[in-house]
Amino acid sequence: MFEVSVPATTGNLGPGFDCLGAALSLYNKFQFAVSDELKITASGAGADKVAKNKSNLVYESLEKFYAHIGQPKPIISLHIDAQVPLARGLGSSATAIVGGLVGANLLAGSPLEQKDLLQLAIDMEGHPDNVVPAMLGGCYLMASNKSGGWEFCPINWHKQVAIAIAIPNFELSTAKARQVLPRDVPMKDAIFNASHLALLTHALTTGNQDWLQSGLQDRLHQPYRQSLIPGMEAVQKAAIEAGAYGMVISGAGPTLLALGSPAKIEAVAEAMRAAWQETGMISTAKCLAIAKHGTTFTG
Ligand SMILES: Nc1ncnc2c1ncn2[C@@H]1O[C@H](COP(=O)(O)OP(=O)(O)O)[C@@H](O)[C@H]1O
Ligand SMILES: N[C@@H](CCOP(=O)(O)O)C(=O)O
Repeated sequence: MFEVSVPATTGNLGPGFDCLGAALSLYNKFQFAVSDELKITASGAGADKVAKNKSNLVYESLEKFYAHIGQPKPIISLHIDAQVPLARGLGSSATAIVGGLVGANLLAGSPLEQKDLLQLAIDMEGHPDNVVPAMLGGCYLMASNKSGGWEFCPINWHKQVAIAIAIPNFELSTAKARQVLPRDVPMKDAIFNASHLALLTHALTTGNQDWLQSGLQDRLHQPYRQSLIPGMEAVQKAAIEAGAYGMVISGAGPTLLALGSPAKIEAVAEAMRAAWQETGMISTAKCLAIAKHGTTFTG
């Protein structure tokens, strides 16, 4: 039996649409064993939402892995402890893809290296900003290289940059939140994001507050997604008033994520929850740390 633990992730962090993401201290666990019949069970907060048949994304990832190595797939029993809420912008699908690929590799005797698993995971998810930090831990900037692969650039997250999230009680699938995005953007918005993403990477590593305040701004995806997240403006205002450097949509939403000093971050989280409640939306607020270790396994 193998148990694979995969952290939640936050993609984009504002201007880093589809290329910047960080692993968070909230984990899904996947237990794999060879079995006489396919059995998928689940526990945890997301248990009811997880598919218990072959359409389960963890199982689909295992199938993808065995097709890739050209071997017949084993019959398995899979138990999922689903602590990362589904379809909230916290990378639950990335945990399923990474968990499925890493579990399949262990069952097969580890024929693939981590870089091959990363490439398979990126191909399945379609963008690297969740699956890469989910696998490696920490914060990463990804850029395609000249050989059709990827550069994985670690961003050394400064200890004075703390994280608050507010998870509302409604789901928003990433697919739906990508449908509202335009196919083309104005050149001035592309320049805006290029400059702010570069600034943000330096802000995150230095903890420079002015750079964090400016660098968290985005014009490529959040303006188009805001209408899918009722109350976002009020939550953002409350987070800033409570001392946050800035607030962004976590991944494709609807979770909202603020960065602030460790001294103020609990007040920021509570202000976000209260502001949403004033608009009639129930949410759960948490302060999370960066998950340094990414995917781990035992067995
Ligand atoms: N723990 C899990 N086990 C199996 N499948 C999962 C799990 N978590 C998420 N998924 C799959 O991923 C989908 C959600 O993906 P997505 O819309 O990208 O949301 P998120 O922002 O949470 O990644 C779910 O509908 C489900 O198909
Ligand atoms: N870059 C993606 C990130 C999606 O993250 P998720 O946690 O919502 O799956 C996007 O913004 O679409």
